[in-house]
Amino acid sequence: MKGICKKRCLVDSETPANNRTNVVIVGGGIGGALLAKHLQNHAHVTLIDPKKYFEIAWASLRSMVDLSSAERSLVNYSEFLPQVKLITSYASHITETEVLTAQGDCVPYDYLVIATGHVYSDPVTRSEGLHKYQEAFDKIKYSSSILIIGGGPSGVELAGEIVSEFPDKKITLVHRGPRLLQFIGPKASQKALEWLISKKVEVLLNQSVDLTSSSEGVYQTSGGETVVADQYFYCTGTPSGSLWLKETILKEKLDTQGKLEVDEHLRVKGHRNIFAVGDITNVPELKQGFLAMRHADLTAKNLRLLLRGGSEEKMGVYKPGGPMAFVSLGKKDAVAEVGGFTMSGCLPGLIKSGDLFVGKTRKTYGLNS
Ligand SMILES: Cc1cc2nc3c(=O)[nH]c(=O)nc-3n(C[C@H](O)[C@H](O)[C@H](O)COP(=O)(O)OP(=O)(O)OC[C@H]3O[C@@H](n4cnc5c(N)ncnc54)[C@H](O)[C@@H]3O)c2cc1C
Repeated sequence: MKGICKKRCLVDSETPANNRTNVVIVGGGIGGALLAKHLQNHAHVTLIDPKKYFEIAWASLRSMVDLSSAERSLVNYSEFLPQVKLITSYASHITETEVLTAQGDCVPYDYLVIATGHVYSDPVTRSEGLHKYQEAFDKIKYSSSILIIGGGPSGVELAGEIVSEFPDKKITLVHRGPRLLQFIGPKASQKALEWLISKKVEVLLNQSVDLTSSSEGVYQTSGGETVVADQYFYCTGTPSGSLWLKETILKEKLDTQGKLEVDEHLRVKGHRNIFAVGDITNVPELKQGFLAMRHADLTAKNLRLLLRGGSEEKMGVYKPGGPMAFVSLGKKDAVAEVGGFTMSGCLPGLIKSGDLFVGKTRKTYGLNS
């Protein structure tokens, strides 16, 4: 397998702590970046990600209408991971001993953690990331009508952010499915729909938009409706970060949904030194960032045990999280489903929508809130 490496292998003399065990984390999102923080003083940690910065994913829609949110939710890795070796590239291959990157590095590991929940088409640097939000902000500010395609959490939250910040815009939300927010129950969908309608958002269900047959701000839906909009936003979900694993030794461990099969310790089944955290795992629970953080906490504890030479039998066990989801509706309201109960309005809004947990999340990553 070493023959695959076109560029160079990183050798011990290039690493700052060559007397320590190599832990390689692939993916610096919610789970991977927190794990790197927890482990940076316990092993020689390498983090591989195509971006040079961490982003609090659930603040991204707020960042499109409020640039101060982008300033707080995009953070250079170097700010909170000073001991971590950062490699800015996609990982492309895994052997029994190394990770290979798209730019040609091969990075040896003793322990490997896969945390590639999703692939973002984000820019590489933080300043490019901020520029992307400035562009989205301008697009919204200087248009009078906006089409949002997709009625999952991203589409609904974006509609909520825009009507709250720019109540004069005409917004149309087109969703392919029979109800909004299909990842949670029908009551929550209905509450979100009622809230959007109360803010004069036009919601078209059971329809899709074919962008190729649309022109000059006139869009045809599959239901035969015509939507006129100055701008559109495509909110149909972020691609899964599992595609690259199909070319690796882990390909047999991907289930039909493209999730990695893990055991109760979040170890990839059949591999004693490969773990997985976050949305990439097949843990039976909603795919949520706060759960990816719990995965990172447990994996850090287990890896610290193994790094100290502790027994595998003493590793902690992960218990899947119960159903809990909050979808913000602007800065004051939200709809939430907790343990089968649905709440909507300003009470769940008080919990999530004001700050979107950004201050709390920053603290968790060792940043001032
Ligand atoms: C609109 C919206 C609102 C949300 N609200 C909430 C909320 O209120 N609360 C909550 O808990 N969760 C929320 N979530 C869900 C949450 O964002 C995800 O569950 C969380 O980001 C998953 O974390 P992760 O670490 O598994 O993956 P991600 O955060 O997706 O990170 C994956 C990382 O892997 C990198 N990567 C991908 N492929 C490769 C590769 N081949 N090589 C190297 N790196 C790679 C990516 O660049 C990225 O940095 C929300 C999501 C959305 C879209």
